[in-house]
Amino acid sequence: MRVHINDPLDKQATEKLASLPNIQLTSQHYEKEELIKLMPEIEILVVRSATKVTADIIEAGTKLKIIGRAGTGLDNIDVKVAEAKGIKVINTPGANSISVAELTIGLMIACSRHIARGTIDLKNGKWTKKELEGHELYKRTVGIIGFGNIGREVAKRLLAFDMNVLAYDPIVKETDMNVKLVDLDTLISNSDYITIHVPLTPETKNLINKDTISKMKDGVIIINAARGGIVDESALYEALLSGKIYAAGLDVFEVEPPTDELRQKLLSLPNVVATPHVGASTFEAQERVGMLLVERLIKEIAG
Ligand SMILES: NC(=O)C1=CN([C@@H]2O[C@H](COP(=O)(O)OP(=O)(O)OC[C@H]3O[C@@H](n4cnc5c(N)ncnc54)[C@H](O)[C@@H]3O)[C@@H](O)[C@H]2O)C=CC1
Ligand SMILES: O=C(O)C(=O)COP(=O)(O)O
Repeated sequence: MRVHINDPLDKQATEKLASLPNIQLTSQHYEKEELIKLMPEIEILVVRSATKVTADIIEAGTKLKIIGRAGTGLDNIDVKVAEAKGIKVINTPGANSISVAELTIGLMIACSRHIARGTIDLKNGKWTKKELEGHELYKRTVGIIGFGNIGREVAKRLLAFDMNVLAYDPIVKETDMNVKLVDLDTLISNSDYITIHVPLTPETKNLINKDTISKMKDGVIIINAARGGIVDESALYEALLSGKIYAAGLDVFEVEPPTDELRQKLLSLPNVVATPHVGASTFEAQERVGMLLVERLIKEIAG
């Protein structure tokens, strides 16, 4: 069976996959045109978020049986086209939640306490202490949009900071945590911090836009470690510039890498703290994700 890994997969997981009987394994990143050429040979394709598994890539996979996503989000895979062709799509939800939750807390504190700007200023020989007064998280209100695996891990940690935690999720009707489940409007208008943990779908595209931002508290802090495209980054830029939004912590962008003009303008703002989609990039999460994916692939192969 021909297996191709197109994005970095944990070493131990790769070795386990390679050790299976009758597996011919390749591991290398190909850009779209090269990958399309290779697809007719591949039975199992393994990706993370960097490879966009579009309809034409799937169509080229005449022997393709399984697409393995070493991670959670499936927005980079045309799942409808795959399933219509009888190709299984397998992911590893939950296996990277703690890493994303921890990064989210990091971004919240970095935005509140100017950690990135302080670092840059010091490295440039500037002592900007007077400009860098920030905010406590203590007793302030955080709104979590999407109360699934990651949203709940975030809540658990923020409760330890004594924050008032609100959450909105259309499928969650009760919780045993000290979290108030509210509707989206209530969350938007009452939160000092808003953190997003929903998948990117047609329904969540531009969920945070000019209109929703106008209903937020002045000086709100926004964190997006879910997906670019859930926040309208043009509206976000304007609101960060005007001061309506105090700061934003971004791990994801509608365009990745964010090299286009809008993203570069956004990143140039002093009140933006950003990381290059590293929410799941810890040794622990990658090992968990990789091993879980391999376990699931083995089950599928065994039928
Ligand atoms: N930055 C990174 O590296 C990572 C980002 N992610 C992103 O985080 C997302 C969430 O991951 P999990 O918590 O594991 O998924 P999950 O499926 O456990 O939770 C997502 C929740 O969002 C809710 N939801 C869906 N539409 C909604 C809406 N319109 N409004 C409010 N809630 C809505 C769902 O009901 C569900 O409870 C992933 O889909 C992925 O895009 C996930 C892992 C790593
Ligand atoms: O699991 C997810 O949804 C992620 O966004 C992680 O992406 P990555 O596997 O690190 O490219």
